[in-house]
Amino acid sequence: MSAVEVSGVTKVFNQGRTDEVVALSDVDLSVGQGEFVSLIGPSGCGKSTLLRLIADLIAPSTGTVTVAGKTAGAARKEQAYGIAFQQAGLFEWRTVLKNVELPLELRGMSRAERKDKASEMLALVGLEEFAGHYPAQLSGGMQQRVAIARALAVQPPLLLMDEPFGALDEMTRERLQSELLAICATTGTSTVFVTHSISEAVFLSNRVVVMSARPGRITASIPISLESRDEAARQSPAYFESVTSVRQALRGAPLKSAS
Ligand SMILES: Nc1ncnc2c1ncn2[C@@H]1O[C@H](COP(=O)(O)OP(=O)(O)OP(=O)(O)O)[C@@H](O)[C@H]1O
Repeated sequence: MSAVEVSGVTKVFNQGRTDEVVALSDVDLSVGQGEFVSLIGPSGCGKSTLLRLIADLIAPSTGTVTVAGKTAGAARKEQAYGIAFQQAGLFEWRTVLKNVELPLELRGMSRAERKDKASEMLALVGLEEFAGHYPAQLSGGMQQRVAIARALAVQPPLLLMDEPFGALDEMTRERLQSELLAICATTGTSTVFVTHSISEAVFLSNRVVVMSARPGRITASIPISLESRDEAARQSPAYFESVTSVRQALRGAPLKSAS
């Protein structure tokens, strides 16, 4: 069963009004179990809209979305996915530990159990020493790691991420990319990841889905096969070939892999 199945989805905002926007048109997307898929495309092509549809934060105008075989709404109620956005979105008045505990609290988990689980998640992102700190005492990269720990706390089979590293410096970003891959490999989590960065998409993904603007459509789906996902991979010929393929697809050039 697919982790995510988007079929024939169209999303029209402000339908029938003068400011009507067709944000997505006839989108089909299937994400396999444990697969890491990045969405890339020009500003306004509907990447965030597609992610929000999968998360059931908005409803499609036509078409269907299922997450692990359930409707997107049922999946949201069961916390079948974790979400992380560009802004870490932490609660300033809660400690780091209490932030990570929040989704577990909402699940009704006992105090002791959720403390253990949240501590385990903080260890996974290398922040166990900062459990008692408040978000304002952490750097942007550390806050983003807390947000990832929180998204993973309920051990969702699916992670939805919208430019989670967009506001970070290059070095921090690369470190977090590696951490994220390690976490996904350990937990077997499937991921849908929105980014503007071709290199980030190629390094992280099993597949890069390229979208075009007005109306947002999927124009290419490029499988990425790197031998490893370590620092050496960023210098490998396969990596540079994939970067070129994605760049050409973004420019609308014919694709070798699509022929
Ligand atoms: N709530 C809304 N109401 C009206 N229009 C919207 C709404 N949300 C998004 N849109 C429009 O839908 C289109 C797609 O927006 P979306 O944010 O999904 O694009 P994006 O690819 O994520 O862009 P970016 O890369 O700039 O973040 C845009 O034209 C946007 O203005």
